Amino acid sequence: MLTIALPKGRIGDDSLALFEKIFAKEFRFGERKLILEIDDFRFLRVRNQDVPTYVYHQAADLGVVGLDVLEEKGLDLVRLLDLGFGACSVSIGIKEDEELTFNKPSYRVATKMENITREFFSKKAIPVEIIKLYGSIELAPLVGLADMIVDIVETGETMKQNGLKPALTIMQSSAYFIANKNSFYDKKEKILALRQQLQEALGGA
Ligand SMILES: Nc1ncnc2c1ncn2[C@@H]1O[C@H](COP(=O)(O)OP(=O)(O)OP(=O)(O)O)[C@@H](O)[C@H]1O
Ligand SMILES: O=P(O)(O)OC[C@H]1O[C@H](OP(=O)(O)OP(=O)(O)O)[C@H](O)[C@@H]1O
Repeated sequence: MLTIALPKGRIGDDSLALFEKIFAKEFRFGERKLILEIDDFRFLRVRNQDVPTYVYHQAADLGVVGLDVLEEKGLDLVRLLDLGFGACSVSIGIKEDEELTFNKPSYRVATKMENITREFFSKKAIPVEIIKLYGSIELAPLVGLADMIVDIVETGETMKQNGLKPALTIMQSSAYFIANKNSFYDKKEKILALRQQLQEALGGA
C-alpha cells in the first residue's frame, strides 16, 4: 500500500487530473471525505501547506506540493519529479515608482514566506526586519507596513492592480512529486514505477 497526499486548492485539480490519467479512473473524494482508496493506493486530501508535514512524518509515503512550500518548510524530503503545473515565482515586490536599492540600515519586508525571505537576505548580508503576514501581502507597502514584500507572482496582476512591480525573482516554483526518505528506500521499486508513469502522463520520456 502506498499513501499519497494530494493538495486541495490551486494545484488540486491538476494533481487529481494527473492521477486520474494514470489510474484511468475518476477520483471522487466525495463532499467532505478526506481519504480515497484505489487499488492498493490510498489518497489523502490535505492543504498544500500541510503536504510536506504528512510526508515528512510518513503519514503519507508520497505527496504533491508547490516547490515554494517545500523550500519554506525546509524538511528533508526526496524530490522525485517536477510536475510542471502550478508555475509561479517567489519575488520581491516594490512600489511601481521605486527602485530596488539596499542603502538604508535596514528594510522591512512583509511576507508569508519567512524562511525563504530570511535566507535570501542573510545570504546577501542585507539587514531586514521580517513582518509575517498571512494574506493580502501586497497591501503592506501601500500603508507603510513594509518597504517591500516577498510573495508569489503568477500573472503579476495582483501587484499591478496595487501599484507594485516585481523587482527581483528569488526562485521559480512549480508542483513537485515528493517522497518520504524511508518510504523511498523501503518501496523504491513501486515509487519509481509510479514516477515513471507520472513522467509519461506528463508527456516526458
Ligand atoms: N497565484 C498564486 N498564488 C499562490 N500560489 C500559487 C499561485 N500560482 C501558483 N501557485 C502555486 O500553487 C501552490 C498552491 O497554492 P494554494 O494557494 O492552493 O495553497 P497555499 O496557500 O500554499 O496553502 P494552503 O492550501 O494550505 O492554503 C503554491 O504552493 C504555489 O506553488
Ligand atoms: O500574480 P498573480 O496572478 O496576481 O497571483 C499572485 C497572488 O496570488 C496569491 O494570493 P492569494 O490569492 O492566495 O491571496 P492571499 O495571499 O491574500 O491569501 C499571492 O499571494 C499573490 O497575492
